[in-house]
Amino acid sequence: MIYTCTLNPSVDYIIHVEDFQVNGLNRGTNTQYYPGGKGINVSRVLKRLDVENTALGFLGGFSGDFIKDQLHQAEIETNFIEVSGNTRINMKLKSSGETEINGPGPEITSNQLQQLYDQISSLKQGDFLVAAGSTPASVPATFYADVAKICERNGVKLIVDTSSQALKDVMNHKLFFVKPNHHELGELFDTTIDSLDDAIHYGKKLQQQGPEHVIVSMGGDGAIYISEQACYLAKAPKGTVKNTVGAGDSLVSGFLSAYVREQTVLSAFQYAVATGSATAFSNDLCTKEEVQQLFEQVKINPIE
Ligand SMILES: Nc1ncnc2c1ncn2[C@@H]1O[C@H](COP(=O)(O)OP(=O)(O)OP(=O)(O)O)[C@@H](O)[C@H]1O
Ligand SMILES: O=P(O)(O)OC[C@@]1(O)O[C@H](CO)[C@@H](O)[C@@H]1O
Repeated sequence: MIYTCTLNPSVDYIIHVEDFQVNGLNRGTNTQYYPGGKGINVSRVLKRLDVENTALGFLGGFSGDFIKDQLHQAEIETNFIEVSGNTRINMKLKSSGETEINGPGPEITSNQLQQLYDQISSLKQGDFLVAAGSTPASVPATFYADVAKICERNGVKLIVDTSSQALKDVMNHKLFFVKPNHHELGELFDTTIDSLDDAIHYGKKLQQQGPEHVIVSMGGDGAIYISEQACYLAKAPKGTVKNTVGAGDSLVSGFLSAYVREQTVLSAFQYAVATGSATAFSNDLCTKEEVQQLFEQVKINPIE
């Protein structure tokens, strides 16, 4: 079974504003609301790719109810722990560029956190857990590293998509798959990634720390795949970018869905990049048909 875990889900409120002015009154032309948070996005895309999964994490208040309803309408299994505050609303402002304002999220008590650890401890050998997103202030920064210890003990394959110190701390543990974007990769090594060569160099260094599969995503420039055996570069297909929010989560879902189906890394990587780009080219997260239309356009080349 595949599980996703989102500590700090969000309602993603997308608002389109022509010619946005700071310090002025701006009027939106259209708006959308989506259930969000990185693990929840992974759950939604996996389901659209016909992969059953269960979404875990914390939800609360009217915004939490919205997310639960939306996931149930999409027939995604959930087992969220209820918290007393409102799940955050993250604003994604689309004007000439994309500006994001992510809220802090509600407080998680130590009791609620323990319930989540108990759920994760009940996962079994062969299960996959995708733990993704930022850790709210009330959750210890060691959360991902603690989860990694539990997963290692129980034979659960762990995928982590987070950033900053939480990503640094988890890298000392056994991971099945990790997907930093090039900024997050730079942060890990206290540097900036300014070229493809930098991304390959530091991506390889990251893989040597132990994760079985590493994908460094680079937005419109595609992605690099690195394992002990192989290193590949995928160019992203060309298209009209509508929304890059969730493109990285979609890449994770695409890789995992193809990997559990076929267990071949090359086509899983190709499918991953097609899934990320399919989301970048659509308003919401991508559909399976959109991924299939792009799949053949993703060209993969080995890297020495
Ligand atoms: N402008 C783009 N054109 C084509 N494909 C894109 C574009 N932006 C993103 N993608 C696709 O999505 C994948 C992931 O994108 P990116 O590196 O931006 O992830 P991310 O920073 O983790 O995103 P997020 O945190 O918003 O989910 C890329 O590898 C690529 O396949
Ligand atoms: O604040 P975090 O947890 O780092 O990121 C949250 C978020 O920006 O990530 C998703 C896209 O990847 C969005 O659905 C959501 O709003």
